[in-house]
Amino acid sequence: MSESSKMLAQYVSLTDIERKAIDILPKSVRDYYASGADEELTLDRNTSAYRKLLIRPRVLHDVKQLDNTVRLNIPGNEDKLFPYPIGIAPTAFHCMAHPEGELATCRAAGETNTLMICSSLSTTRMEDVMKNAPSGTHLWYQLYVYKDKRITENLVKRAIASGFKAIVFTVDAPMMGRRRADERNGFELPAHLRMANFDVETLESRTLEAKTGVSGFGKYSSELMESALTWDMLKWLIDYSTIPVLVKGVMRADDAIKCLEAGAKGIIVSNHGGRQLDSAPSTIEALPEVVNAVRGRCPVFVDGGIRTGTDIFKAIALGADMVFIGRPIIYGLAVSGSEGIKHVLKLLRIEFEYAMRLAGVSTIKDIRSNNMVVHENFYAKL
Ligand SMILES: Cc1cc2nc3c(=O)[nH]c(=O)nc-3n(C[C@H](O)[C@H](O)[C@H](O)COP(=O)(O)O)c2cc1C
Ligand SMILES: CCCCCCC(=O)C(=O)O
Repeated sequence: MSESSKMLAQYVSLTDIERKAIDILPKSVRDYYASGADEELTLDRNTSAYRKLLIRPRVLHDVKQLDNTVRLNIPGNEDKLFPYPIGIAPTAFHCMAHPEGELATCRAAGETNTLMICSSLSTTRMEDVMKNAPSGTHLWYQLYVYKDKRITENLVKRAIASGFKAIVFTVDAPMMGRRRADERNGFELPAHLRMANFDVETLESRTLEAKTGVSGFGKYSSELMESALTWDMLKWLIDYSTIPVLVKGVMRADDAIKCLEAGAKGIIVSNHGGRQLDSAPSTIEALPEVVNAVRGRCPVFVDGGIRTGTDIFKAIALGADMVFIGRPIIYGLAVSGSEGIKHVLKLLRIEFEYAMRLAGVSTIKDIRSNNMVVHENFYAKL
């Protein structure tokens, strides 16, 4: 057993890893990663809503052999089989958590055959992420739209040329939500880091000047990023991109239908980890209405507040094709680079298998088709 495996073995849950990461990261960095918007009502709800859902176990089913695999069918891509319905959500600035940053994350993704979405705001150039990813790593590129259309077009062109398999258009951020800790801390990127998808000398490559009460990143987003995100823009992107476009940040049935009508090839139910509109519902509450509206016409994914294998089980039971994990990946990275992320994924996979066996299901299809998950009110007796 390597030293790093021995060290990681002491962390038996994602909470353990989070505690350790919070312990070792500088304050303004951990606050940036951990915060939600405003009063953090949605941030809290993303996790607390899972606690109100109960799994109804079945008995006397053979669960010796499990099939946790999921086959993603995104028109425009070849079908792709993943060993678990667990992917890595796009998050900014991985080099703040660990010197190897996104290179470590894509290595962990490739070595575990996990789908990874790379953020526009990565601290490693997208071409380098792609070049260094183990062969066969399945990567999607997350897009933020800039006021200067040439910048956006350039990002899309480079993502396609680099070999990303899809563009994920984030639509829940016409402006950055207010994260109070970032304002108090005057958050900005540490001096040695850059938003590496932009040339060093450009304004886009650095957060703007911060001070107590003003987040340099808040300033960056309001000055440089597009706030007029529209359905026409989605249609433009779908037309412009030669690879499939998915939409991230959908929380309502009517919006999901419009995404389909515009030609989106997948929908990610997300409230940005509670970092945008505070008082938005949790994503697991929003998931069923989106799934019902989509009716299997494209894959539906969900992220936000997923911290255990039973959370994953619940999301799958309520219709998600796959879940994405945000903060816990960054915490694994902070604790032990690529190995730390693999440990996070391993814990989730083990817990998911426990949930399946103990609930009496052996396939993903079984999770979906047996009324396995109910709200706790199901058991409320007057
Ligand atoms: C530190 C941090 C940075 C993020 N950066 C991005 C980003 O660059 N693009 C994006 O679409 N979403 C971003 N997100 C949102 C995540 O993709 C995802 O929706 C969210 O983290 C899921 O919630 P979870 O952290 O509870 O798993 C970010 C989230 C966090 C916590
Ligand atoms: C206009 C939105 C900017 C947010 C960028 C990074 C991010 O997604 C996050 O911090 O959350």
